[in-house]
Amino acid sequence: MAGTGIFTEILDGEVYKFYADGEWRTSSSGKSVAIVNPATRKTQYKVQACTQEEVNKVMEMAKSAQKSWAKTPLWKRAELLHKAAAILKDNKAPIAESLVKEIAKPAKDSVTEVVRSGDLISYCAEEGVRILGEGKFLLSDSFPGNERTKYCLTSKIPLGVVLAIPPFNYPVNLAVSKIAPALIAGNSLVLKPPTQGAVSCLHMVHCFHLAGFPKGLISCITGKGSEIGDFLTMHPAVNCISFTGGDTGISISKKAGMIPLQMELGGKDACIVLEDADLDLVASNIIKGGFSYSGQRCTAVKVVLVMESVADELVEKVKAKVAKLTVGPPEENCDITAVVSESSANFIEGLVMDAKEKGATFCQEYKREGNLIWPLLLDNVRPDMRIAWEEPFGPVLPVLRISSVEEGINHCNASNFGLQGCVFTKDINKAMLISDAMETGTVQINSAPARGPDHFPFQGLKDSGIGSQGVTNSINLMTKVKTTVINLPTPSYSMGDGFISRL
Ligand SMILES: NC(=O)C1=CN([C@@H]2O[C@H](COP(=O)(O)OP(=O)(O)OC[C@H]3O[C@@H](n4cnc5c(N)ncnc54)[C@H](OP(=O)(O)O)[C@@H]3O)[C@@H](O)[C@H]2O)C=CC1
Ligand SMILES: O=C(O)[C@H](O)COP(=O)(O)O
Repeated sequence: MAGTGIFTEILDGEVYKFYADGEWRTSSSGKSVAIVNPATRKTQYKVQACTQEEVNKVMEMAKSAQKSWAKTPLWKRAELLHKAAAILKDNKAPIAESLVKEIAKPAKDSVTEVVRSGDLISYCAEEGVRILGEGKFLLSDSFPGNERTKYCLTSKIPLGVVLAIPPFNYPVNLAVSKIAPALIAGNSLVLKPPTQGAVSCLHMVHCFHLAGFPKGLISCITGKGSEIGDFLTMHPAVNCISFTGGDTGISISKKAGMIPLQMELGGKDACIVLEDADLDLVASNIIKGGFSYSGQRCTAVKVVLVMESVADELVEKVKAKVAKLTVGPPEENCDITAVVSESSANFIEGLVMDAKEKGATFCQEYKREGNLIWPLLLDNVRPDMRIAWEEPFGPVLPVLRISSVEEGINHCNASNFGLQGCVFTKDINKAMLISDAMETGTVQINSAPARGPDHFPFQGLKDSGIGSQGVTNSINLMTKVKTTVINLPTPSYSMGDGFISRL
């Protein structure tokens, strides 16, 4: 159970502690932040509301711990990460339980998130050992006008303190996707977990604590992003911000100083369906892509752009599958569970009502109880409806009928987002041309968008983000290049003659 067994020390009465200097602590603010269970709408957990002074102390410790961590052998950093991964996987049950309670993720998917996170940490340790153990050696005479008198040695060095801010929908996985690359690359790490998802993150951080990482290297500051977010992101000690979330990321990028930023923001992933597509395959992918975790994935299919000639048949197939989705508590592994908050449910409802007023076809009756919204397919959506452009982050999927592939590509490219997209066709040549034409970070051919597997590059264009994720890209982003140039008095050629005469 969450907060028991090896996790007892992270709890102080009914409030979870924050993590600083290798210890679990109670904030001097004396205040806590409530985490509301999305399904019951009752307070499930409480976390510390950390103060600015506590942030300052954590940053100081992070700066100093990083200096010795950078000198810790790479293999040893990897060994500790493997240990943390094993502890995390051994303790998947209580962590998954808190995911179920604070973000209403179905129980089975919650376990999958924890296991996937352990695998990500281990992969990152292995990849780090490989890519950080290598540097480059350049010779000057490859550039015009130079003789071979300069030997250039490059290696990747840490940035310093990395600030990690994940979102509610994958609090554990999107936290470790920032923590593991930062640590293997020799950085220290300050985590600000999402409020919904903070308790799962605190359990995950305890696994790193138990693995034996040095004091101060990892910290976890809890509190509302709206209250301590700016103080954290504009803190002078921060050398890199890795953020996943919504529009907040755009304002952070405007306020942050001259430091590397990794921003993974929203998306409006389009699914373009051509006339020759396998419609059964498309229908299953629309269900998986549009409705898993109730559509609360940045990579969810958020708009279907289908050729008019196959639209009726596709809509019927998707409708039949929507009817089979189960709706209810996450504990019972229902396909559709409560969305994360009342404000999110209200926002989704606003998009649905706008579509209703403007004449969209409702394939199911709109139904909502509290934060639980029944899956809804909206057909005959037109570009003047908000749902054609905005991301509901909920179980509501619009279908726009198109009369040409160009119309589909134009709709996709007119979006301010550019995360992923997908195209269904049996013609690989056409698929490649469409992929090239779509202004998104990734295009999936004949499958729904997805971030995983976690070592694949993952990036958004336009308002969907900057920088690229995925294990290798994250490690690279969290390092900088250091160069040392050896200058020789005379040109030197290996195996060349004339050495003795030049001495
Ligand atoms: N591209 C991607 O990989 C992903 C994108 N998303 C996008 O994220 C959104 C939903 O996630 P959600 O968690 O609600 O996103 P938010 O942007 O609301 O929150 C993300 C994180 O930022 C924190 N935060 C809030 N305000 C500030 C601030 N001023 N400064 C610093 N941090 C702050 C939040 O903390 P707190 O919870 O305390 O407010 C949370 O930890 C959707 O738009 C979705 O598309 C989601 C997942 C993945
Ligand atoms: O936050 C998200 O929505 C994730 O990055 C999506 O991950 P997934 O495509 O692997 O579910």
